[in-house]
Amino acid sequence: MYFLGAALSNIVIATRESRLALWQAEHVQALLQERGHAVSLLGMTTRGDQILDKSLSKVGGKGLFVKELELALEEGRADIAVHSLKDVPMDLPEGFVLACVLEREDPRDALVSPRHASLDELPRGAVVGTSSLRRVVLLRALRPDLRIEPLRGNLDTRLRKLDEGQYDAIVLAAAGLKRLGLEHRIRVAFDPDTMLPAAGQGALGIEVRADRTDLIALLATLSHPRDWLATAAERAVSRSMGGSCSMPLAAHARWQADGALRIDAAWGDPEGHAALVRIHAQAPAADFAQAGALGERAAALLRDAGAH
Ligand SMILES: NCc1[nH]cc(CCC(=O)O)c1CC(=O)O
Repeated sequence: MYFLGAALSNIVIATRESRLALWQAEHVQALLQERGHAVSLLGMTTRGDQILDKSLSKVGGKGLFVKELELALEEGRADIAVHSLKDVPMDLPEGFVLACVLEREDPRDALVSPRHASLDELPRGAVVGTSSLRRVVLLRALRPDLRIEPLRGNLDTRLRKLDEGQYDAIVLAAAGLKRLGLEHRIRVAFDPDTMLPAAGQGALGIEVRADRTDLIALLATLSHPRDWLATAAERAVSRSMGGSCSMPLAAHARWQADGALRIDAAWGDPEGHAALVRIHAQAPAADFAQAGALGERAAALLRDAGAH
């Protein structure tokens, strides 16, 4: 076996300790081990994991899941942090970079329900669990009669609350269920045109300190360029809209047969007064500049259509 360059002594991955976070960290560990590197995990609990009783949008949003991991990188206790890209703030703090985006898992939202096979089959007034404002506004547009109730906790907790009968159905990311071997719980994966996914959904991103050029070069070998460009366009929509957990925003980019990148985006009024705004745009996206410009164009179209 040949190794390009010297193998780094031991790469430490900082990770949250939920089953999904550990799966994701172990996935990256395995990819790096295949390339001849020694890799260990440093598990840690983040503020986002501790605050389980409130909606994330009320307590400070996406950054909550990544700050403690960044501190470990800052202090040299760990080398890399593996994140669900969806949870990574659009602009990382000074001194940190996204070193790569891996091949994306299923980006769709999924309906999970013990008794009902699809959204259409839910009875009038059925209770659906989700704490994502994006899912709330999209569900409300599809089925205004449903009672949408907050649902927090890691994947296992959410499924337990469903199985205990607190909800008739819940909506989760298909990617998390598939990674944990829970694909059989999915009743339907929503067509992205019906339930438009969040920017970055299903993708993993690896964060490092900007000065770790050794790691940046090594991690480039794990990246999936097409998924990275597509998610970069999606994240540019959020960045341009000033998106956070408190803004119901969806952005999903797909490569077209002609090689162009098509992006669909939706914005909902958090108060539920304005109608859902939905747009799409398409352009070549051969590099990050073009992908970013496409995302910004999509954001401008959203604003033109009434999003704010
Ligand atoms: N916000 C929590 C979160 N962050 C990433 C995933 C799932 C996996 C992914 O999208 O990569 C989930 C759970 C969910 O939305 O159901």
